[in-house]
Amino acid sequence: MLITGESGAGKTENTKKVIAYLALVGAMQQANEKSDVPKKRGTLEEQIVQTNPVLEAFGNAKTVRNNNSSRFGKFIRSHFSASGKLAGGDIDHYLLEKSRVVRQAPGERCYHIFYQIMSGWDPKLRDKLKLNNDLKYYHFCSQAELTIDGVNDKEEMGITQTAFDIMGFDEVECMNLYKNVAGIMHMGE
Ligand SMILES: Nc1ncnc2c1ncn2[C@@H]1O[C@H](COP(=O)(O)OP(=O)(O)OP(=O)(O)O)[C@@H](O)[C@H]1O
Repeated sequence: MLITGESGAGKTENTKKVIAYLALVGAMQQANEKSDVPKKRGTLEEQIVQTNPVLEAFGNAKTVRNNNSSRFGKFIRSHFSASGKLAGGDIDHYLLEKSRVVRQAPGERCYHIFYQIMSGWDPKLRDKLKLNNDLKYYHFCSQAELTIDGVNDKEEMGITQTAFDIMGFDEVECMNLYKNVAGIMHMGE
């Protein structure tokens, strides 16, 4: 399936529906099979669906045209066995808008993850990353909008962290990613 269109057309939302559908259909083929998946980590279908919050946190941003605009392209492959059982998946990404990391136009934001980390969802996270509490202190992510109408960055951070958990990222792996984000914010100063 090729999902294409101008910004705001609905590519991201409808891609999510396609993936959720394929995961559901793939899961039906294995409903009676026993799962040996550890508790915190989700099933394969859950993991595939949960790639979205993570990709959106790191690759989507508010633009003047779309509050959740994907700033990269992706090629998603779902693998099925001969019996129709979902067997895996992979995602290629390309053309991430890197300039947004250091500069935002009026009415826009940097990538969601910066604001999620600063949201105070985990009260100790900012301390661990040596970040102060004031987003405005960090030039790289405070040149234009700081919030999005109708979006709670604290809640979104919870959704991102849950997605990492379901996909099987451990605490150290998550912290390493957050450290990279914080490192960029520190570099801007
Ligand atoms: N199927 C849908 N049902 C309801 N609302 C939708 C649907 N598709 C899109 N929208 C609305 O349109 C907005 C923009 O959609 P979406 O983010 O999917 O666009 P896009 O084509 O991926 O844009 P971009 O290229 O900027 O990433 C969504 O936030 C949502 O409000």
